[in-house]
Amino acid sequence: MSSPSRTTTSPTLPSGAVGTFEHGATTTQAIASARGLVKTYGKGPTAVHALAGVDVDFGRGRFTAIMGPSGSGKSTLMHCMAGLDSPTAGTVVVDDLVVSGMNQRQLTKLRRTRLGFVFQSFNLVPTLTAEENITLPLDIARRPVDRAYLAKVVDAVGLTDRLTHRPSELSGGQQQRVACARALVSRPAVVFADEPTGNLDSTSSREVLTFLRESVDDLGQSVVMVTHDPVAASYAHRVLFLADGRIVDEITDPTPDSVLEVLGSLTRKKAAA
Ligand SMILES: Nc1ncnc2c1ncn2[C@@H]1O[C@H](COP(=O)(O)OP(=O)(O)OP(=O)(O)O)[C@@H](O)[C@H]1O
Repeated sequence: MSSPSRTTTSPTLPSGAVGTFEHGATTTQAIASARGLVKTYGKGPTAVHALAGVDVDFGRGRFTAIMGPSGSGKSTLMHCMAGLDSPTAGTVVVDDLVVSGMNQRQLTKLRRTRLGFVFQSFNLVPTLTAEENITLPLDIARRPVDRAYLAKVVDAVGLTDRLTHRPSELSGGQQQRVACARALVSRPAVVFADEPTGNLDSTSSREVLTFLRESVDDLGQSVVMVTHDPVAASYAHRVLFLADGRIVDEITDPTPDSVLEVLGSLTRKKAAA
């Protein structure tokens, strides 16, 4: 087992700046950053501090996984980064745009034009074919389909001979690959994936994770993925660990064992607290 290599996020950048962080010998520009991110649900004694001051940079052209115990704030962090939820305090910058503070119309435009999403439930339209599902975001945004790029993405997800099938005629893994292709076909600045393999068997999970990793390595995509699964996290370049609404650790070039090691130490710390 290789020991995890650790890097440190840079919390000292001025609020609103897009950060850089060290990755091995190189410095990577961030595609998405947060500074002083706070999200509090409710008020007074029953308030829940889902994010308690997060400073983070997600690398451009990197695959980053977010892990942590249930309730540690993973989904809240992803939702605040992707403009699906508004932070109580702090700054979010995605693709050089300050997301925190955008109004609903601006957020909708941001999500449509710059972001891709993959969820645990595949969220395909049952009456549309695989190809129509894949091109739906472009059709809604009235943007032309780049047929050459569509063919490249469809080939990468291995769906070339399934394009005329409807979701009910596809396996769960194939449906999630359609969802991945749909997230990628508009060449978004970032793909946010929330438990993308949560409903899949191990073979289908492997296919989807391999594709997400290849989308980064071969197509230059940036991917941020929330997962509970150490094997899924090992497909990422970097894993961030959240506990009680804070980033408490991270590893680069993870293996399932190195991820489990950090998760185990977090659980032991929690039990001892
Ligand atoms: N809409 C909401 N209203 C009130 N509390 C919320 C809301 N959404 C999340 N929370 C609380 O915020 C905290 C963080 O939730 P979040 O869903 O981000 O955690 P998570 O790490 O993604 O959890 P899980 O792994 O179980 O999905 C939890 O204590 C949760 O109960």
